[in-house]
Amino acid sequence: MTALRLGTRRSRLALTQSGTVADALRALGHEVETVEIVTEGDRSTAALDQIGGTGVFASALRTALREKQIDFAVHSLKDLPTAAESGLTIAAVPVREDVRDVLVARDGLTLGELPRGARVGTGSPRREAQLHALGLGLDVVPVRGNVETRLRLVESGAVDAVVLARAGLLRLGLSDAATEVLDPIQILPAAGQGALAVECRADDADLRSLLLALEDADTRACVRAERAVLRELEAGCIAPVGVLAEVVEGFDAAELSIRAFVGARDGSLELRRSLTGDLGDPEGAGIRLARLLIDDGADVVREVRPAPSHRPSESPSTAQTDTPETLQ
Ligand SMILES: NCc1[nH]cc(CCC(=O)O)c1CC(=O)O
Repeated sequence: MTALRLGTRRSRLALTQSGTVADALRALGHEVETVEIVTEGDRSTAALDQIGGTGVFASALRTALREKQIDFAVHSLKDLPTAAESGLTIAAVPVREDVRDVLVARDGLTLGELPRGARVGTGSPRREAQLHALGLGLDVVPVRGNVETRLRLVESGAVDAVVLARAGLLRLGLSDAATEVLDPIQILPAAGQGALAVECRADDADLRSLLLALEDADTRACVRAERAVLRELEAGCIAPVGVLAEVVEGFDAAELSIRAFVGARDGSLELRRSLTGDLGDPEGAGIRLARLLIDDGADVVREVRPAPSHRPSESPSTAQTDTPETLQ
């Protein structure tokens, strides 16, 4: 049997994540070979919104998939755009790692202990908006680079703190660097945070059924709901939107509980909504939540440029941005 070729970005986080997936497949008796692919998101130090925003990390892997240089790819789900990729499919969503953000601050400080005016580094509009919304008088400064680079900014004193995904730190064995785990009530994570997407060509039926062994149904339902919120808001994965879906026990069946935040980067807008929905219809629950937020004024986060003031479902001119999701 020829080895399955697994495409991965070459950052230490990406290599660790794809290594975990490769090991799980090997444990099932499959032969896996990893192929490193350089993406523009790795090459460039420009702010994410200047190098094409959504999807910069995924596009080189997807090209390699289409050109059959690799058989499947592992992505951080939160870095994947919500639009479907024709010819490709998310064959598996493995069980999710911790969804929360953490603070890594100098001198072991927590958010509440940082003085007003403390410099908190993040390149994420979602984190920036929610940090400002906390009303602690923090000075949010833009930073970029991989997890290790951002940790060094705290060590060197360039910033007082950074906010990172706990999942990334855990996967790198660096979770001790965190000085506080941020409760979702303070900072809601990005859609898909902590989850991986295992993607392959849609017509590769044998590989698809093999990869299904990695699937976690609850994680899939949660990320489907979270991404439906983003898609209905037309927000893109770098918008100031936090959203978290969780499977909870309802009266007679498990349900989806979803909470979302939509804000402005400077903290001048802060919208929050939550609801519970049917676990069997994650998109429906996500869309309902997004519509509540839109009624509250969340259309300010729309990514589409010629923005009419009504909803996409009523606007044929934006219909092409509404390609349905591959995550079903
Ligand atoms: N945006 C970059 C990115 N993509 C995935 C992770 C961490 C792992 C995850 O959230 O799944 C990170 C780093 C971070 O946000 O701190």
